Amino acid sequence: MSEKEICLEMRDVCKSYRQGIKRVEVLHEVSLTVKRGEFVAIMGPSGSGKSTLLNIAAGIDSPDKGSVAISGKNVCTSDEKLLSKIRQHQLGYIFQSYNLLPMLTLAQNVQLPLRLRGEKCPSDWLDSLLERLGLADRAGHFPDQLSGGEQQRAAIARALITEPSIILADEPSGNLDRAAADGLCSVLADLCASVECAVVMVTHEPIAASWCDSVRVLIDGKLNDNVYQPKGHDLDGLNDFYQSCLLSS
Ligand SMILES: Nc1ncnc2c1ncn2[C@@H]1O[C@H](COP(=O)(O)OP(=O)(O)OP(=O)(O)O)[C@@H](O)[C@H]1O
Repeated sequence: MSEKEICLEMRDVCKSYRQGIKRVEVLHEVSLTVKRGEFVAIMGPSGSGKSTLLNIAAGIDSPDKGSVAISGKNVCTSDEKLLSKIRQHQLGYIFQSYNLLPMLTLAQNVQLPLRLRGEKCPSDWLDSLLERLGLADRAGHFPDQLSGGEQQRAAIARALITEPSIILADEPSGNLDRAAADGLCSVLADLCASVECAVVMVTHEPIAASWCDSVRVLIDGKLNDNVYQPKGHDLDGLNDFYQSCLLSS
């Protein structure tokens, strides 16, 4: 079998922010490699740098040191034009707040990334995506007519419409109840397996992380070397792993 394509490669990424009179290091020599079709969870205490890691992976923020490549293209050294091409073609981003535009229908929101790059969305692709996400009968509804879970799945469809090689998701199940969070994670796991899209998901919730192929823990800006591979939503095993990472930091 051929070696899977590397979608995201972060090497020795450091990032600090000025906070008042001091500079605080938020990420310290973080290295992470994610291959096509992998579903990776990043857990960690509040303030440990998880969102910063995702923002740097997406090229929204830049590292002080180290490198970040999406599908082999270095996002740190790319000019704005290439960076926006990488974002539009290779990358999908799911925010905790769904960021759907209230004046557009679900279908119009989902198609927006293609429209913004001047392309029409093939209707069979839109239909199959909405069908796969259980949204086929909601296409003409506006965001305020949708449940939280439906809005979140619409945000996933919008991230997928461009067929990215990787999706970065920041606490995507944070506003959902247990059943909706399970539904969302099962959709992401299915996408990884069926279309070989990679997903990196930041989450506080063990139940969400238990859907992933592997779990990493970020503590005080350092990515723990240990990797946990959840089996059958074993929350006790996952909690033990998380606690042992905290203790060893
Ligand atoms: N633009 C910024 N300027 C200054 N400090 C920042 C900036 N962005 C993040 N920070 C600080 O960096 C640290 C890490 O923030 P980050 O949002 O990455 O953590 P997190 O692990 O995602 O937290 P949470 O789980 O609470 O969302 C925090 O102390 C935060 O205050």
